[in-house]
Amino acid sequence: METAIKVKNVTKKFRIYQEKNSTLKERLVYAGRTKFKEFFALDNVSVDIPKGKTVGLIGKNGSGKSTLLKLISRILYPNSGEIKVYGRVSSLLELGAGFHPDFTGRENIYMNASIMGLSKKEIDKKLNEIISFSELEDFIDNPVRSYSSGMYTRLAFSVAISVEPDILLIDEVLAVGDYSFQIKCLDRIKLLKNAGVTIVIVSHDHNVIKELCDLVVWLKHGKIMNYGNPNEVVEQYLEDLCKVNTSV
Ligand SMILES: Nc1ncnc2c1ncn2[C@@H]1O[C@H](COP(=O)(O)OP(=O)(O)OP(=O)(O)O)[C@@H](O)[C@H]1O
Repeated sequence: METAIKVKNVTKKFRIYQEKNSTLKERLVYAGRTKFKEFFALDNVSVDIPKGKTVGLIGKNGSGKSTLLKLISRILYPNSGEIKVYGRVSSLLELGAGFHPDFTGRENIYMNASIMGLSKKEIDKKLNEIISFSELEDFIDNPVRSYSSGMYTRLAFSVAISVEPDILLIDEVLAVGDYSFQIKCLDRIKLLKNAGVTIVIVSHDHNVIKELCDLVVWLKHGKIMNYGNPNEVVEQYLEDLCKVNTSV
């Protein structure tokens, strides 16, 4: 099977800064330097995402799901390891990332879609469709800083799907929109899936994961615990959660 995304032995560390040096000795030893600890958000992770499949990422808060998506979309770079991506990527990651707050919705559509590789002409052609999907006709010429989080998401989702990506990365954004928009987004995601787009989605909604995904990756403390059949992997993850909760 053809691969859309290949993640090989990827490690991502962050620094956790600790209290300022307080004693005289510490101040002399660490003169001018702040103490920090290194923390593994992803620890030697390898995973192949097959072309045309929808893959869910599950795991507790802080397990490394968003970090993995950010590495795939090259917002972050790994400390070691390698990530290969085959095709045009469109990502819906942090809410409103890529939007400029002082620009209007319309201006942000142009800015965002051109960053994702569309020409001005292509965006002109798609503009009405993008605005209409977002249902923000009445607000499209207002600066996006006046938008609610749901309105941000609507616009971001509409732009992300309009660029006809080969690969779509979605991080938990569905939870932000209202119910009717969530359904509309899910329907659109299913259409893209059926059209052969490779999708990687982070969600804490296991019903969405089971309904949508062909495969699921379970991350725990930055390591892959399992990767495979959605029902099995979700069950295993839930069992592990129960074990941890009852042992406390
Ligand atoms: N820029 C950063 N600087 C320092 N630590 C970070 C940074 N980004 C993420 N982390 C840490 O890395 C770990 C993994 O974070 P990540 O956002 O990938 O988790 P997640 O599984 O997506 O969690 P959630 O379900 O809460 O969204 C967390 O402990 C987080 O605090």
